[in-house]
Amino acid sequence: MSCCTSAPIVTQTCETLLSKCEVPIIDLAHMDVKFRHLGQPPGLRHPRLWKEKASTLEGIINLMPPSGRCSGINGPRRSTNVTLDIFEYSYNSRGTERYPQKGVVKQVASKLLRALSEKGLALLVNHGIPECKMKAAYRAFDAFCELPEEVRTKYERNESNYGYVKPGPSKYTDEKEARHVFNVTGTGGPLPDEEVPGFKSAVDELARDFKQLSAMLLTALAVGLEQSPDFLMSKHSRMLEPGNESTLRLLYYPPLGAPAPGLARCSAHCDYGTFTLLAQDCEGGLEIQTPYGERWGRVGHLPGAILVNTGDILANWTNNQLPALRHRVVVPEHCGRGRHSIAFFVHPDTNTLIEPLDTKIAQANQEPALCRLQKKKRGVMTAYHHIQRRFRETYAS
Ligand SMILES: O=C(O)CCC(=O)C(=O)O
Ligand SMILES: [Fe+2]
Repeated sequence: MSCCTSAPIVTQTCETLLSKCEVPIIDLAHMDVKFRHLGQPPGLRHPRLWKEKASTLEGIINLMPPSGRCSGINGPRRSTNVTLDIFEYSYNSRGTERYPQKGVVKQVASKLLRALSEKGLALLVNHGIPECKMKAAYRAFDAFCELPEEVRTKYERNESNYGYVKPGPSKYTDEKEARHVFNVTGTGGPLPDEEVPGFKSAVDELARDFKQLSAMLLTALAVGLEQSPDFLMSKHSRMLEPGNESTLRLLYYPPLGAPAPGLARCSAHCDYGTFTLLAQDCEGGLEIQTPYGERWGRVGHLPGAILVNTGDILANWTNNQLPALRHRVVVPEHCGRGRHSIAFFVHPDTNTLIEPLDTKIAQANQEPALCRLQKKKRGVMTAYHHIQRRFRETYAS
């Protein structure tokens, strides 16, 4: 039984999307009934009603920073014009189909491809993972971070990338990164369930849900890339099992006060895998560099939404037509609160060959350009070689 509603609230009163990056919003409501049965906000349960509500959000709308608990974090009150990209779905009158209709998958696929090729990211709503599961994991990790250092050290990150990393020097730059990290990988390892009761169940629940959501997105991506629907899933068959580097990461950034030189929350980088799913609380600070752009833009917080962003491997597969998204987390100017986030890094099985696909991806306002890629047999890497190279670059001291 679910402990709270699964769906994020996307209504006219949802005033917390503060994005200068114009992040596309992708609605997954019709993708999987297993998620939908967990419930949606009243009034959005019926697709026709949802469609009406959605239409009120289409086009340019005014978004105001929230006036409540998070207003101090998100800066002074001002309005921002943001173009929202809202999906429309064919209405299934019986509402009984167990699996999404082909047309729905195709629509999600094309929106996802467009979002990832143009922006490198999208916000997913109605994805089916209840917000209370995120909050349970945030609370469990808070409790872990409050344990004495000698206890936390017992769970330190091992050579398989599993475990706890305390705040310290950045892996990417000369900065000091003020964040606690707990990586859960397929090799398995200890979880602090004795010291923090409920830690394991919070992690297990999220691991299962993130895997399920990833499977749905991999199917949509494969369809968008004009491959068979199971093309990518067959290459990600062992997520969070041995033989696959996918990782569930809990993150806590303690309060810091004002920004200081040489101090970062998370330095600029691209993720290594296929894509990353990211849940975040309302503290803010996440910034992205739009593909081919120099400027850093702030990604706002849409309650309950999960962000998806491209990683290195998807960029390789698509010959950079879906470029890896550079991102960072900065210390917010106006707030000294802590930030919580949860990342699910989706990686292919380690024996997967990473070579460019023959694929065509439609760019905005352009006819789809056929991109026939030369497959270079020499120099083709497996996912295992790719991740090992990236770990060497990142952790070499
Ligand atoms: O905490 C965040 O929001 C981002 C974390 C991140 O980008 C990472 O760990 O790779
Ligand atoms: Fe990242």
